[in-house]
Amino acid sequence: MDKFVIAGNGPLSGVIEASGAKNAALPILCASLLSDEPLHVTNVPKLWDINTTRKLLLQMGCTVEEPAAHELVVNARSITTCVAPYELVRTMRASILVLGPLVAARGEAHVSLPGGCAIGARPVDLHLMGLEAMGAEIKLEGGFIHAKAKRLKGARIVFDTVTVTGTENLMMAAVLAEGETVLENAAREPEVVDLARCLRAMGARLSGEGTTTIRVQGVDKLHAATHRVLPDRIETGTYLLAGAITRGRVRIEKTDPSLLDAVLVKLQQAGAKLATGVDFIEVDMQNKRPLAVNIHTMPHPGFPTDMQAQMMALNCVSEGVSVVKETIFENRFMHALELQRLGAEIRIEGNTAVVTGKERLQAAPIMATDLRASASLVLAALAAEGETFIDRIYHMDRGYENIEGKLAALGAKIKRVNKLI
Ligand SMILES: CC(=O)N[C@H]1[C@@H](OP(=O)(O)OP(=O)(O)OC[C@H]2O[C@@H](n3ccc(=O)[nH]c3=O)[C@H](O)[C@@H]2O)O[C@H](CO)[C@@H](O)[C@@H]1O
Ligand SMILES: C=C(OP(=O)(O)O)C(=O)O
Repeated sequence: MDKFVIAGNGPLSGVIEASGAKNAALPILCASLLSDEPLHVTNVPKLWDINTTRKLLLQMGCTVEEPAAHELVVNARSITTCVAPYELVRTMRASILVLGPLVAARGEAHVSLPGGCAIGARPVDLHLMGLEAMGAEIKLEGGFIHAKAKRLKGARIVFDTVTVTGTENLMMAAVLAEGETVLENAAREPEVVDLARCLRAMGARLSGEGTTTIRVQGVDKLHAATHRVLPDRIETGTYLLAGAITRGRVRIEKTDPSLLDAVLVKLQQAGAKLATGVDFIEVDMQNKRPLAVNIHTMPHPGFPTDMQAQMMALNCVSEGVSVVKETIFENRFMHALELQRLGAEIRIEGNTAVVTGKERLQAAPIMATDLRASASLVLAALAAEGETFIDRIYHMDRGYENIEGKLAALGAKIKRVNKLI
C-alpha cells in the first residue's frame, strides 16, 4: 500500500494550478445517462473517483472516450444495463448519483446501497423519498435499491436536511419528468450550480440553482452538449492552508475566489495576507505563526465540512485555543487521533473539538482514514519537525490530482513509497 514520506522543511512558496472539482465532475458524468447523445466534459480531474465513475458507466454499456487530457466524452445511447454493482459502489459513495438519471431516462435502476464510511452513517432516505414523490416505485432488496417508473411526474419536494447529492439526484431526475418539480431547502453548493449549468446546456429547463428553491420544468429529451467543470474549491483551500501552515506564500491559479468566501475569511482571521483576482488566490503568511480560529461547519455558503479537517490541522500549530464544531457529519473527527500522534493538543467533546495550538508538531507514523482526514495529515506533516510516514494514502488519491507533484512544486519534501517500512 502506498505511503507518503513528508519532511517538514519550512515555508512553502510558489504557484500551482487548481484542478477541476471532483464533486462537480462526478454528478456531471452521471448526467450523461440522461441523453442518447454525447456529453463532452472538460477540466475533468485525474482521480480515482473519476476512474470509478468511468468504470461504472462502461459496465452499463456507455462509451467513454478521452479526446484529450482532462476531457471525457460519454455517450449513453448504447446502454445495456441499469445496474450499479456493489463492487464499484462500495468504493465510491457518489455512485448513488446514477439513480436519478437511470430512473428518469431508462425507467429503472438497480443501485447497490452505498455503505457508511468513516465520516458518518450517510443515509440516502431523502433521495428515495424524492423519487417516490415523483412516482417511482422503490424496493430495497438484497442490499440494492430497485427503482422503477414509466415516466416520473413533477412534484414539490421539501428536504428536511440540506443534502448535496440528494439535490443533484432529484434535479437530474426532474429534468425528464412530466411537469414541474420544485425542490425546497435545496443545497446551494457551487457544484450543484455547475451541474444545473451542464443540464441547461443539454436542453434542460430549470432555474433557481444556488438558492434554496430550484424549479425544474421537465422536457421530453436532452441533447449533446459540452461543459467545463468548475475549479475544485476544496483542493484550492487545501493548498492555501499548506501555504499558511508552513508560514509561506502560495498562489493558486485557474481557481475562483468567489467559491471560497467562508474559507478566505478564516484565513484572514488567522493572520494571512490575501490577494485575489478573477482566477487566482494568493496567501502570504509572511513567516508568521497563524492565529487560532473557530470553525463551525455549515451547508454552503457556510464553512464547508470538507475543509474542517484541514483547518483543524492549521489550528494545531496556531497561537491560541480554537473551537471546531462539525455539524454536518456525526463522525468526522477521525483525523484528530492521528494529529494527536504528531503532538497536537485536541480535546473532543461530542461534535466539538477544542484545539490548543502548539508552536511545533513532531513527526510520527500516522494513518489516513478518509479523504479530507488524509489532507489534514499531509498539512500537519508539512509543519512537523522530522519525517512523517502517512499510511493508506489511497484515500487521498480519490480526491487530489497529483498531490505530491503539486506540493513538490511549492518546495515540499514529499515522496510516495510502496514498501513495508
Ligand atoms: C460527492 C459529493 O458531492 N460529496 C459531498 C456531498 O456528500 P453527500 O451529498 O453525501 O452529503 P449530504 O449533503 O447528502 O449530507 C449532509 C447531511 O445530510 C444527511 N443526509 C443526506 C442524505 C439523506 O438522504 N439523508 C440524510 O440524512 C447526511 O447523513 C449528512 O448528515 O456533500 C457533503 C456535505 O457538503 C460533502 O462532505 C461531500 O464531499
Ligand atoms: C466526503 C467526500 O467525498 P464523498 O462524498 O465522495 O465521500 C469529500 O469529497 O470530502
